[in-house]
Amino acid sequence: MAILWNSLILLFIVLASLFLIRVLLFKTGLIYITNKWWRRFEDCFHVCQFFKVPEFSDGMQHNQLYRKVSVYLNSLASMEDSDFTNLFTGKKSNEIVLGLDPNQVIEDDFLGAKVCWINERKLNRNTFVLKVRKADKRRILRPYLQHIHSVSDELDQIRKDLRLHINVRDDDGDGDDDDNLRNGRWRSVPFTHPSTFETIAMETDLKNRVKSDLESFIKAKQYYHRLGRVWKRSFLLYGPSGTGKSSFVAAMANFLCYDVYDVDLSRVSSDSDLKMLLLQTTSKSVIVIEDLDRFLIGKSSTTALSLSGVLNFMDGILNTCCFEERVMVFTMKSKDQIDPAILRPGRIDVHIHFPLCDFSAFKTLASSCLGLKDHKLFPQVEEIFQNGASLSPAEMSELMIANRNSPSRALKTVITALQTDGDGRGSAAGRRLGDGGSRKSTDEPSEHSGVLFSRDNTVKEFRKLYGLLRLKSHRNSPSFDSATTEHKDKYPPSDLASLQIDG
Ligand SMILES: Nc1ncnc2c1ncn2[C@@H]1O[C@H](COP(=O)(O)OP(=O)(O)OP(=O)(O)O)[C@@H](O)[C@H]1O
Ligand SMILES: [Mg+2]
Repeated sequence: MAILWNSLILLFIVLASLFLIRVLLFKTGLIYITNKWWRRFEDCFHVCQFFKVPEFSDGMQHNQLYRKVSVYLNSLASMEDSDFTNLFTGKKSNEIVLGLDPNQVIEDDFLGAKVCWINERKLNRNTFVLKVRKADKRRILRPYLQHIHSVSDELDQIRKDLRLHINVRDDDGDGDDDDNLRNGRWRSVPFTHPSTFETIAMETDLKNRVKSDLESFIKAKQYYHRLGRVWKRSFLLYGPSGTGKSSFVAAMANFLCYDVYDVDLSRVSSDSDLKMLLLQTTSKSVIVIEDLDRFLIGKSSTTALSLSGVLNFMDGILNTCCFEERVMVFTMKSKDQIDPAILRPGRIDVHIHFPLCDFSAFKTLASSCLGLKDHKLFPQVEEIFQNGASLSPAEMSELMIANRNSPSRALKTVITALQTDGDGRGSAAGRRLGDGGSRKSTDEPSEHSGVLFSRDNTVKEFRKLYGLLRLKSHRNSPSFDSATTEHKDKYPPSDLASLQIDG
């Protein structure tokens, strides 16, 4: 009995001691020193091999691999765990990046093998030295270097400043010879559109499907290659004005960290001109043609650009660098009058409908614009929606933003607008095709949500951009009410999630 008792006490003492050692090691950080010593001890039994990555070649040219290794190492979690690390501000003012100190050593794990990097600095020359165990070298060296390549490329892509490229006419000589801004027929400006998938009122499931579609597309290089297909994905965004199509394009570009090439067909003189524009786009870009229906339906004498020129462009077959990914996006008010051949799978892979607001979109906007999750007026709004009234998200969000200091007033304004302007709006959307005469002349001052806009061009552009012209004009437009039922049947609010992925 005494022996059993003594053994139990001994076991308890051993367990308590182990527990205390563990607490001591982790709480004081001694675990790191222990690991370091253990690793040195292990290294005594291994032959290691060293690979140098110098910053400059013998001809004093920059070694690209050095930069990639630097980007890769600075992103490692073990950088944060190292004894000391340099901190720098990044490109953005609130960004802080980590940087290795001279002669600092950093560890990394790859495929179960441990490797070390030493940031060697001798005679003012920087070199990264990779230390790999000989036993692991054959197995991991090549895949590890490839891994560094792809991770640093990804990081570069994420961190790069996006640009918006706009095509100009051949004869648009603006005397601007800055190569950063000019690329053949394209001119570019920084792309800083704040829209993201999170800021767009749309069914969450639909957003997630688009996101995963884009994600699987950008990872599918080998797949497209094997199929002998151009590595591109084409989206058609269609729906009435002010429903978020352009914002969605910006959200896609921000999500992918891709530049945007906005093709203005009215500035394209011929098929070969369009061909040239496509050839001058870079990989990892979103190529957009807005209001394609306007071109296809109204195509006449204004340009020598032919339908087959546009179809070839959509097919991307003219693209010499077709193994580089491109996302193409076309927007339309409606695809009713469009030849199905233009929309066939392969030419357009994903169709996304952008409807007018339904109650669910209203609630998303109320939450983002007014911070309202629920309100006593919500049932009333819901009832109005059930009676078929609707407004575009642009109109709805503008009313909310203008009254954001008083959520109740904002909701009352929305209710009034729905009752007076939104009756049957869901069905009337088709009338806006081609932006016919329903808009009020912009030569008079227009009032919207209590805000008085002046006449100058900047404001006109702003209002055009934000779809603000319609609210007032529809109030005054008798022609707007006609031919409504047909469209209502075609685009019921529940059609929000009509994502169709072909091919
Ligand atoms: N679904 C939405 N969610 C959040 N905001 C939206 C939505 N739709 C439109 N908006 C807001 O309305 C404004 C106009 O949207 P946008 O320009 O994207 O519409 P559009 O469909 O491209 O219109 P148009 O066909 O006239 O070009 C933007 O400020 C945008 O933020
Ligand atoms: Mg638009």
